[in-house]
Amino acid sequence: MKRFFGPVKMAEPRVSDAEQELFGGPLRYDLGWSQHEHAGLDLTMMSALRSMPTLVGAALRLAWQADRRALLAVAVSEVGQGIAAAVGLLAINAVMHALLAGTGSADQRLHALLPGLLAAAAIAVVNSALSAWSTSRAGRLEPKVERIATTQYLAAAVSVELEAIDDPDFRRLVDIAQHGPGAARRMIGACVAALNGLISLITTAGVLAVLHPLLLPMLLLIAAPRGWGAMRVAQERYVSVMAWIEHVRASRLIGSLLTERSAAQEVRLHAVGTFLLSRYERMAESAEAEQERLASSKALTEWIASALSGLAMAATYGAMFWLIVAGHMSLAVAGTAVIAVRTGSASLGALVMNINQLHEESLYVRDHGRFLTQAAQRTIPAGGDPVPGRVKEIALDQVTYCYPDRDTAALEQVSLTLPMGSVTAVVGENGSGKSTLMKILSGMLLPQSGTLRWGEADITGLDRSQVFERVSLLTQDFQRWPVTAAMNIRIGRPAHAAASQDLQPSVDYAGAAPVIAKLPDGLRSLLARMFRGAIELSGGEWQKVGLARTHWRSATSRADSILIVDEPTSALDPEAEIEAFGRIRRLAAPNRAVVLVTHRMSGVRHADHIYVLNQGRLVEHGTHDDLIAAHGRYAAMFDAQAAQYAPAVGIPHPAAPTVADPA
Ligand SMILES: Nc1ncnc2c1ncn2[C@@H]1O[C@H](COP(=O)(O)OP(=O)(O)OP(=O)(O)O)[C@@H](O)[C@H]1O
Repeated sequence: MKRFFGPVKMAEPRVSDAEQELFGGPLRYDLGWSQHEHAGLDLTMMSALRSMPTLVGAALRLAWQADRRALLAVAVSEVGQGIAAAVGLLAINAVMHALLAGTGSADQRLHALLPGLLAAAAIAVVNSALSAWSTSRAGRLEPKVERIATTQYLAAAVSVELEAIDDPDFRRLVDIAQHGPGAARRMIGACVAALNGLISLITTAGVLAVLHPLLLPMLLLIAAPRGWGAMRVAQERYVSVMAWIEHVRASRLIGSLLTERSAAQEVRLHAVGTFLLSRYERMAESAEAEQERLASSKALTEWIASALSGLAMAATYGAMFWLIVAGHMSLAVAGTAVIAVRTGSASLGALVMNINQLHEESLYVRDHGRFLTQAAQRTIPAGGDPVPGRVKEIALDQVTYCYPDRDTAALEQVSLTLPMGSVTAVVGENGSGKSTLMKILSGMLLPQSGTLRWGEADITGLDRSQVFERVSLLTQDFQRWPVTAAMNIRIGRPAHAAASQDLQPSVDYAGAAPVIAKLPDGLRSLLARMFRGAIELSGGEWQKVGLARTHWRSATSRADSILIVDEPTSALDPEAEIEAFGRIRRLAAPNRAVVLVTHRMSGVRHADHIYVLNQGRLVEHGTHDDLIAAHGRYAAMFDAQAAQYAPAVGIPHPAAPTVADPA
């Protein structure tokens, strides 16, 4: 008994041996659904009812913003349907009276019930017209609500500081909130259905109370078990989804790895495919067993609910029988009451389910709202002082920066100066802070202490959108947009309209002309392998397109600016690399400071000034000759790379085999 009537418990599912083998235990995701664990377990009728006004209010505000006329139309038609249902019941009551309590011949009685029948038919027509009107207006409203919620979500996501995107807690919220717009859309449907259920319940209850006061509690008694059943099934499903989400995701992860392009070679060559497939099957089988358990439990719960409801129904009919026999109720009223009880119990059952669904969806809508609030607090501030058209230099003074989830600073007390017209190189080992320095220089991250100045102006007082206007960035993992080759270049400054011939100087500059010439439709070719007719470029070819994009961005601005290039040649062959470094150096102009980050020491030797980073601190700086003469870290790095090209003294012998020969 306790199994059915006690609280729904969350049972930790057994970890399959396949999960143990692959992931060392259950695969715990730090995202999404698990956030709702506690709210989900609090899915009781009372908590759902308590939170109802707030959550319905949020959904209605969105709907009001989306299309107030459609919203009003839905409300009017739903209220109209409720009134029509009540009037319909009264018409049926009149028919019953004429039939059962009327006097005269059968012919006369049939004539007497005609007006009631006609009225009931007319009301049914009005009711279905109102229902159709409501469906069409809700159909118009729902996509608009989803669009507005999606636009709010995307607009907030693109306008926050980069620091927020690097913050794991905020990233998690970004992931969770993406379910909000769909949930907001579904909430509108659930709201309409709940409103419909509520109005029809109120009107039916009103009619029943008029017919006989005892019928109202009877109606509640019939509907209560069904409401309990619906709530119980929903709770069990929710708790099961919570408990199993990690496992389902783990098997989905394996499924997607098996079909992903990036894994395709190892899947075949190392026979990873058959290995993972067998693990996938084992994990899927244990999830299927849970589905089966859930279905049996649902069937049993619903059966108990129907049985209890049936008992209540039998008690109601028994009471009505007694009322008729005792002369407290006429046969006609009893006939109407039977119909009203059936309609009312159906409405109440549906209402409980709709409230349940509203509650479930509202969890996601609430996350969406939480995301919008937090994003608003972390948005890049609009406005500020204009960036001076001419600045002699851009300078960092004692800048420190530490990532939100790190204990040690990625940059510490860094000071450097980038004069316009110069090429500055930054070198350092992996993790020394080069990319972080570039994010600070571009204005995407703000120094936590120290200053970044454009001429005399501190960046904190400047209009950030104007700062971004003045920065060109080319990184190793620059975005390969799934759009045409022309757009892939133009997107460097998308607001600037350009025809193909306008882009040609950028293509020529980057040495990308042979790449474009190979494309079936030249600059108009689509560069995205996943679409029909599209082309995939090699890593080196993409880097040339990236360089063309950077040139286009630089060429479309005359004000003083900074060009940041982070490992631009990693995928280029040696000849292309030498050419690319030459091109980057040529981009230094009187109105531009170029900053180059690379591990290729040959590329930095001609820079005007070189800075060496080590564990977030600047440890050396000077020209190539100065730094070689100093015999410090730079000289050691340079010598190590140069040694690779020195003639080989001898080829080392192969190491002893690590796996014993089974023979
Ligand atoms: N988004 C981030 N969140 C937290 N820590 C980060 C983040 N990005 C970098 N770090 C940490 O900051 C330090 C500096 O990283 P950074 O990427 O600036 O080094 P790098 O010199 O560019 O390295 P590489 O040469 O390997 O590209 C590293 O310890 C790194 O782990």
